[in-house]
Amino acid sequence: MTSTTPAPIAVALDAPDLETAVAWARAAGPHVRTLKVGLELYLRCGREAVEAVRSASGGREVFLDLKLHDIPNTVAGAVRSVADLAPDYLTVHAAGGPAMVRAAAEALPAGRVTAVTVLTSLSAQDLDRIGLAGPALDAVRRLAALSVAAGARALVCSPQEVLAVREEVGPDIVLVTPGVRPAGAALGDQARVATPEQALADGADLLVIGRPITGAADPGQAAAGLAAALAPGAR
Ligand SMILES: O=C(O)c1cc(=O)[nH]c(=O)n1[C@@H]1O[C@H](COP(=O)(O)O)[C@@H](O)[C@H]1O
Repeated sequence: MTSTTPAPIAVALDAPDLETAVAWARAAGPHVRTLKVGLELYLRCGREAVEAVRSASGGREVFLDLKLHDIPNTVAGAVRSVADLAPDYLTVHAAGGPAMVRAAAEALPAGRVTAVTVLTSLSAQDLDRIGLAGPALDAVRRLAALSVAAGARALVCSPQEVLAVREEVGPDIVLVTPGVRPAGAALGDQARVATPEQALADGADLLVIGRPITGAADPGQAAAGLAAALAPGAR
């Protein structure tokens, strides 16, 4: 089954080796818009991973998820180090502050610096413990507004906050939601979650989905099934 229009899904290729990641990218590529290279793969395989995944997926968008978080000068240098890989998305932690987000955005004029607001693995209780008291939504909205003002062109938030973030930042910012689980799927370490259908209905532009696809016996079929369920006529 090949989807004609790729679904607004970024498959998280959290693989232990390049061979596995490339096999997942090849299988899922026809059905999804984006492939995500994260810390596990990048730290093991480096720049080669980006090129290999891009080519195995038939030239799909690449989301480089390095979640940079350091002083502005260091982050700017890190972004310059990967800018020639031309990632469509590159993540930084919004909590690094507006000057850091701005430094990243200036170093990647052609790509979307994507600010991660509050990790989807954090529950209200976790946030309380680390001193971010109050509902996650308050911190997410604040970090979203600051990041966009500093030049971020995309934001990561949980699907539970996407409606409010859209109200906060308007239609032009790409809203990316991990923490997406089909009904009945295992949550694993995710805390603030919703189904793919709900995330899209609430205004997400791109759903990050890893284990529900890559942990399936047939990742290509799992990606095709999710893409079919999200096709405009199916919802
Ligand atoms: O930036 C991200 O992509 C990200 C942010 C966040 O708050 N939560 C989150 O889960 N992610 C990433 O999204 C992916 C989720 O994978 P699964 O939980 O397997 O679907 C992982 O690669 C995470 O690194």
